Amino acid sequence: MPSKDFDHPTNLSAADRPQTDLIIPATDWYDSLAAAGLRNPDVHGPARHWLQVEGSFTRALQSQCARSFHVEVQHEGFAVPTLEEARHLNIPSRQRAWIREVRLCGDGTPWVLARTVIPLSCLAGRGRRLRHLGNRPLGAYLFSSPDWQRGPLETGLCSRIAPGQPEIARRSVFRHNDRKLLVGEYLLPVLYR
Ligand SMILES: C=C(O[C@@H]1C=C(C(=O)O)C=C[C@H]1O)C(=O)O
Repeated sequence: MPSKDFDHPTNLSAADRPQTDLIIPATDWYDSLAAAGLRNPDVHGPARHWLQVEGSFTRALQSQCARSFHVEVQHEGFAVPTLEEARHLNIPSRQRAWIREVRLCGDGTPWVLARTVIPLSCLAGRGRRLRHLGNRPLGAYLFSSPDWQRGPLETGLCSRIAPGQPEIARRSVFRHNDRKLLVGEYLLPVLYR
């Protein structure tokens, strides 16, 4: 059974956003690409390469750019994660976390939306920097330190798909001792079609 995060997104309702905004959609998460592929064979198409990138996703996107790569923060601050996210991270269900939603843009075009849930336990000590990333990619922080290890990649199938909005996603937990944060990356069709 996939895990569903249907109460997602928690921070801004669709009505609060401009029509042209790119929205992180509710997503069903599968333990593997193969499991998601039984539901939607599109994951085995051109998106597959991106779903399987193992190292820094930022680096992989940068290598596809002809000119430039940049990160645009859409929303960042303390908020309550979805129930499904809280369970996934083993944190109390109403505990706020630092939630960062960004667009990863190649050559000026949004290619990927990302949502990162950073529990309070990650924000102490050197982790204070996680609240002040701004337009610097999170990947630069996570992959510059051998302390952070990525867990298995899950594959996500997004629901209520609209033209130009994400249909397929990936996510993983990064761990540093008992600290865990959750990074979801939602591929925009323009990246792989
Ligand atoms: C986790 C990574 O960081 C990337 C950058 C993000 C950000 O700046 O918020 C979010 C997700 C990413 O794909 C990565 O590069 O692999």
